[in-house]
Amino acid sequence: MFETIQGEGAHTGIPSIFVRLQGCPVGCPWCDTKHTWTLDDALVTTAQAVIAKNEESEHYFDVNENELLALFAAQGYVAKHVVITGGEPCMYDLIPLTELLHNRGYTTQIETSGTFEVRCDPRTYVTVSPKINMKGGMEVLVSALERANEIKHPIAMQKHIDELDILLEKVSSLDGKQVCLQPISQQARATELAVKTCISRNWRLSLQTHKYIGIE
Ligand SMILES: C[S@@+](CC[C@H](N)C(=O)[O-])C[C@H]1O[C@@H](n2cnc3c(N)ncnc32)[C@H](O)[C@@H]1O
Ligand SMILES: Nc1nc2[nH]cc(C(=O)O)c2c(=O)[nH]1
Ligand code: SF4
Ligand SMILES: [Mg+2]
Repeated sequence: MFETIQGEGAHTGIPSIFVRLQGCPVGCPWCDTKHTWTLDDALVTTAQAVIAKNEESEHYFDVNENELLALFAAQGYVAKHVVITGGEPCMYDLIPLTELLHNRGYTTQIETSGTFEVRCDPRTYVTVSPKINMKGGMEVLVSALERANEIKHPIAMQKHIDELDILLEKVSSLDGKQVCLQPISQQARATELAVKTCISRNWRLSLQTHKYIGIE
């Protein structure tokens, strides 16, 4: 849990509270949050211990939605946008948390791979970053793509764009959905390909802006 600026997608620039949920079975080889993959009771610690740490760690804490809101207040967070990410947040039923946050005046966003059913408040902005043919053998669900407000695809080569094209054919309509390409790991060739393709398709470029300026 931390407060920073949303660095990716159409909401780039918005001050946000990030909640990073533990556990992910998808297995992207280039994942920049591998410390969130393992769910193991032996890794559970206190919220205070996790918040006090500055470096990435596999340790995590277990709280309910009311306790999480109390932690936001205790930390003195002022952002009113909450990004729920992971790990794979849609392994969990996010309806109670997103409903509570909206009822308390926050806006919410979920960052998901689309491999689990998206269970959240209808007001939540859902970013699906499809993961195709990854090691964990998970499939992207059409229901997740249908729910998406934004489809933000990580790419490094033309093959990844071709795979996205096949996936987008399964979506009933792209009206009102933002399609973004996000270069994997700031690679120069990936960025060049993303720029070229975004211009030719009228899609959005999503850079991981937080990495360029060295913030969380
Ligand atoms: C770490 S994931 C967590 C949420 C969810 N599991 C997912 O994949 O959407 C958050 C975002 O970071 C992106 N991402 C992860 N590693 C990346 C990398 N090396 N380069 C670019 N984007 C990356 C994912 O595609 C996703 O959009
Ligand atoms: N600043 C910042 N913006 C982000 N947008 C999505 C992120 C994620 O890891 O889900 C992320 C992140 O880790 N940091
Ligand atoms: S789905 Fe998301 S958290 Fe899971 S391995 Fe891929 S990028 Fe990482
Ligand atoms: Mg990140």
